[in-house]
Amino acid sequence: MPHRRAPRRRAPRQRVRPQNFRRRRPGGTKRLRWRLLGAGGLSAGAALCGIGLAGASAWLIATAASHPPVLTLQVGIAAVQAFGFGRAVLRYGERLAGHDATLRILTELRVRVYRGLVRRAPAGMAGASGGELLSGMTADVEAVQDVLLKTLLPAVGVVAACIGLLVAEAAALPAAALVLGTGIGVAVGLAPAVTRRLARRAEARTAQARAVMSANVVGLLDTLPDLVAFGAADEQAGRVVADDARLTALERRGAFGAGIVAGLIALASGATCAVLAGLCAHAVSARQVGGPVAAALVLAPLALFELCAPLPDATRAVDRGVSAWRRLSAAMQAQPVVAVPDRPADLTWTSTSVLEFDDVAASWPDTTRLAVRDVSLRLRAGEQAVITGPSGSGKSTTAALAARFLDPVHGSVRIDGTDLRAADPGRVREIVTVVDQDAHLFDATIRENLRIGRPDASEDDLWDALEAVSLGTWVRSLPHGLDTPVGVAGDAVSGGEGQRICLARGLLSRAPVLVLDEPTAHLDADTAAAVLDRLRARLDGRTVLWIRHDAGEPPATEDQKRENELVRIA
Ligand SMILES: Nc1ncnc2c1ncn2[C@@H]1O[C@H](COP(=O)(O)OP(=O)(O)OP(=O)(O)O)[C@@H](O)[C@H]1O
Repeated sequence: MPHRRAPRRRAPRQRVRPQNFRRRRPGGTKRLRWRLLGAGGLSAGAALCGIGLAGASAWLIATAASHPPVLTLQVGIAAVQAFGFGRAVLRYGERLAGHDATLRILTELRVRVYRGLVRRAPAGMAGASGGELLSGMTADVEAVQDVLLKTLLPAVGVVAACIGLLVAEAAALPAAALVLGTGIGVAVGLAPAVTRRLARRAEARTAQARAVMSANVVGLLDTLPDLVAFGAADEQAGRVVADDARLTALERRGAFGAGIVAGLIALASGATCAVLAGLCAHAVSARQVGGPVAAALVLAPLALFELCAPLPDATRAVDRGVSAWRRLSAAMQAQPVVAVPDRPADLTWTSTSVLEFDDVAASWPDTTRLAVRDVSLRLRAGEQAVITGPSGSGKSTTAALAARFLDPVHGSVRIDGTDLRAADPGRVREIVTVVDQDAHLFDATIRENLRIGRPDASEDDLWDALEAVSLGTWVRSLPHGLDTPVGVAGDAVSGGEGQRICLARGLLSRAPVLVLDEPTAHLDADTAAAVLDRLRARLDGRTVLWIRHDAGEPPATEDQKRENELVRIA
């Protein structure tokens, strides 16, 4: 039925902030920084104790060889005990504080990435499947965790140990500090640089191969029943085996490089200690240092080189972490599909309210093609209307516009004259609820799935909604009734049952405007007719936008019925 269009109003210009943005408490970041600094301090303390332990032990053994009075040895024994005990306690503290800080950081990171993804809903991340997103995100967060736990904190310890030992050696014998400095240069500077050079390209290719394999494994598991049905499972499994072989070859190449570098560090360690031994022997004979001190100067560096052993792996972890961080940042900074105005307009729905589409055209993010255009309709409170059109003409897009999952590129969607772009999307969705034709069932019970629509729904409310979609008898016949699990994505119920559970969930919602997108798409003709009959009775007097392929059957009582035929997209 034609209607007069209201004059188009421009949406007020406002500063916008991304959807779901919450200002973070400034204290949170500060506290995390202190926790991380504390863990770094403990790591440095533990490393210094390790060096002290090696030096004190060498001094003690060398001193004991000359059979001095026991009291002389007591100093060394006390030092060994103190360093040994200190290293154990500080290392434990570092693990505790480091994991605590890292896990808190990762929690924050996951929440931010999740918020970034939510901002894209329902358009999703361009081109990425759920499997790719899941495996990519999990691996990327783990890579960032490795940088913090396996690289940053141990690196702080290595730096502290290097400085501490260099100062001690310089104080006892400056030439020894020079030799040690050269050894450290090779182990801490050269070896990681060589690792990076050898592994950088391989690392990027390995990360890509790992992501492809994870996505293919998730895809294989997701689609296994279909693949088995079409006899294509072996071919797809063969693809995963090929991915695995490629990944193994790349990993082996990376491990080969890491092995060479580990050998380089062992060489630097041995050579440094050998040169130090010669230098110290000469210094002892020249009476520049005593024998026990010389022993400590030669043996303490061994503890330092031991700390350097994981450096090549740490360097690779940094490269992995940097590229993972770039991907996570892209997800966190994902542009919102719709923006929240800084001062959202006050939106209410009353018994005289009107939802209007005024010459609306819209396209989905990352596409230029108009998904829908020339849509105009008026839906008054208590009225019902039907939107019809062929597949792909933009019916579901129109539903997304009504709930502000998407904003128009032309025209406007308004409630009582207020452009929805000026309103908070969350508030719009409190007024307009969309029951999608392929709505998601969570891996939970029927009761839990229904209560998503109304968390405080009573037992009677749940049965009432189930009766309205002709599911009451079926649920009562189940051994566990409302507590029956529906399986992952509704695997344990039929498509039609799943769709009706989602429909019942929509009926439970307190939103005054209901958009029902193909509510009987998965039902046979008889069941569809029965469900529509009950729905019509149940929704009499409510504001409903019906979306149907065909406009054949009236959605409600005749006096409420109006039809808005969608213009076909060229
Ligand atoms: N999330 C999305 N991202 C990009 N394009 C989309 C998205 N959803 C829909 N489209 C595109 O928008 C156009 C309209 O799709 P829409 O789902 O609104 O049509 P429809 O009339 O509901 O179709 P059907 O009756 O088959 O459900 C189609 O060309 C579709 O490919």
